[in-house]
Amino acid sequence: MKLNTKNLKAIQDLYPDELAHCYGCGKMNPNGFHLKSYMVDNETIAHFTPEPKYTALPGSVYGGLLASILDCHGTGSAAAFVCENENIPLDGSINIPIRCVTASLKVDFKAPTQMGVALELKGKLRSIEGRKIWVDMTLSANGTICASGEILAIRLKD
Ligand SMILES: CCCCCCCCCCCC(=O)SCCNC(=O)CCNC(=O)[C@H](O)C(C)(C)COP(=O)(O)OP(=O)(O)OC[C@H]1O[C@@H](n2cnc3c(N)ncnc32)[C@H](O)[C@@H]1OP(=O)(O)O
Repeated sequence: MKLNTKNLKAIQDLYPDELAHCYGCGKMNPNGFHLKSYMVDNETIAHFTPEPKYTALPGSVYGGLLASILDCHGTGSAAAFVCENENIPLDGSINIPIRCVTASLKVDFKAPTQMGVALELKGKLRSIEGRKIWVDMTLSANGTICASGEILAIRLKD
C-alpha cells in the first residue's frame, strides 16, 4: 500500500529532540535508519527500504535489521496507542509526552524478505495494562508477510 504521508506526522518526529537519538528511529541521529511510523485508522504503519549492505542470503534482508525496525516501530506504536487512549494529539501540535522502551521483543521469521523493495510494517494494539503496552506487528514485502513480531513496551515514569 502506498501511504500518502502529506498530512500525517511521524510518531518518532513527535519525540522531543533531546530524546530523539535512537539509531533506529531518532531524527537527531545522523547515522541512523530514521524509521517513521504513522497512525492510520487505529493501526500504525511504516515503510522502509533496506540498503543492500543489510543482506543475509543474496537477495534477502538480514534478520537483525528486520528485528531492529520492528523494535522501533513497536515502541513508536506503543507511544502512539497510549496517546490515542489518553486523547493526546498526534497531529504535531505538541511533542508527545509519552516515552516507551522495549522490555521484550519476539520476532518470527516466516519467509525470506526480498531485498530492494519497500517493506511495510504494521502494528496493532493488543492491550494496555498500566505501564505495559503489547503491540502485534507484521512486516511484509510485496504483500507477503515475511515476519511477525510482538513487543512489550514499558511506559517510562515521568
Ligand atoms: C529515554 C527514553 C527515550 C524514549 C524515546 C524512544 C526511543 C525508541 C527506542 C527504540 C526501542 C529500543 O531499542 S529501547 C532500548 C532497549 N530497551 C532497554 O534498554 C530497556 C531496558 N530495561 C529497562 O530500562 C527497564 O527494565 C524497564 C524500563 C523496561 C522497566 O523497568 P521499570 O520502569 O523499573 O519497571 P518494572 O517495574 O521493572 O516493570 C514494569 C512492569 O513491566 C514488567 N516487565 C518488565 N520487563 C519485562 C519483560 N522483559 N517481560 C515481561 N514483563 C516485564 C514488570 O514485571 C512490571 O509488571 P507489573 O509488576 O507492573 O505487572
